[in-house]
Amino acid sequence: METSAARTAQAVIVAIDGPSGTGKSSTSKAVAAQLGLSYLDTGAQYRAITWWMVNNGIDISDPTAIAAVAAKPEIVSGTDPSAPTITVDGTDVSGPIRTQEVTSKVSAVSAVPEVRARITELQRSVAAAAERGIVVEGRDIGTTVLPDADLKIFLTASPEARAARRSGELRGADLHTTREALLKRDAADSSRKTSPLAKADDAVEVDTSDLTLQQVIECVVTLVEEKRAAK
Ligand SMILES: Nc1ncnc2c1ncn2[C@@H]1O[C@H](COP(=O)(O)OP(=O)(O)O)[C@@H](O)[C@H]1O
Ligand SMILES: Nc1ccn([C@@H]2O[C@H](COP(=O)(O)OP(=O)(O)O)[C@@H](O)[C@H]2O)c(=O)n1
Repeated sequence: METSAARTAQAVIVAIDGPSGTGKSSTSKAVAAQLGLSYLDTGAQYRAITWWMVNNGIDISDPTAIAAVAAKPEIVSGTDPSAPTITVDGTDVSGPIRTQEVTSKVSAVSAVPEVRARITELQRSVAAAAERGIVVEGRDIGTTVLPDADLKIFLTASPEARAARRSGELRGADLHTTREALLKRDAADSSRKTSPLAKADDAVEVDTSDLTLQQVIECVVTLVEEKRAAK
């Protein structure tokens, strides 16, 4: 991928992928803040386009209908790790994109190739504009969006650990139901034809099941610093 002329020599591109609840967002934000990098939550972008589809009455079960309007919403992500933002056509959607309805529909929308092409282009332009470098988190960053990233991390954790973390966030939502919903979304995201959730061959895999968030952050910060030093 081309490097932006605006980027400094020390700029570093970090791709963090993995399934839901492995700690991608918390880790990426903290690492970016600690190292003075930008931050991009690509899941929020897929959630935002899904929110727009739902809001505009698009039939989510019809990939052709989704593809036909995929270019319509204007999605803008703010990349400050201490205050990330996301808007659709100028409206702040950071709250509405986290509803159960959006969560249950996002895998169907994100599987449509026209949606992925559009959002991938957006992600690459955000990464290219990040002068000091960026931490980009998602499902296909290391494999498809930024295959030349300086560092690729693939976070994993047991379904039990992930469900416990998520149900904690949802104020004690039933553990079994949360676990089943997580596994269903993982299966959909991993089995789609276009850029499925997958570990890049050159990604470092970190199992976070028995690590604290602080330990995961320290591990990734060390790996980024090693890459920077070797540049
Ligand atoms: N290593 C960890 N140990 C315990 N809780 C964690 C850990 N990593 C993340 N969490 C918590 O789990 C929840 C999901 O983390 P998040 O970063 O949103 O995961 P993801 O972005 O992969 O879905 C958050 O409440 C977060 O604070
Ligand atoms: N790079 C990405 C990021 C997310 N997604 C899709 O967006 C959904 C929501 O991602 P997310 O990161 O917000 O999900 P959580 O792990 O935070 O629950 C995923 O389940 C995928 O369907 C994707 O297809 N590709």
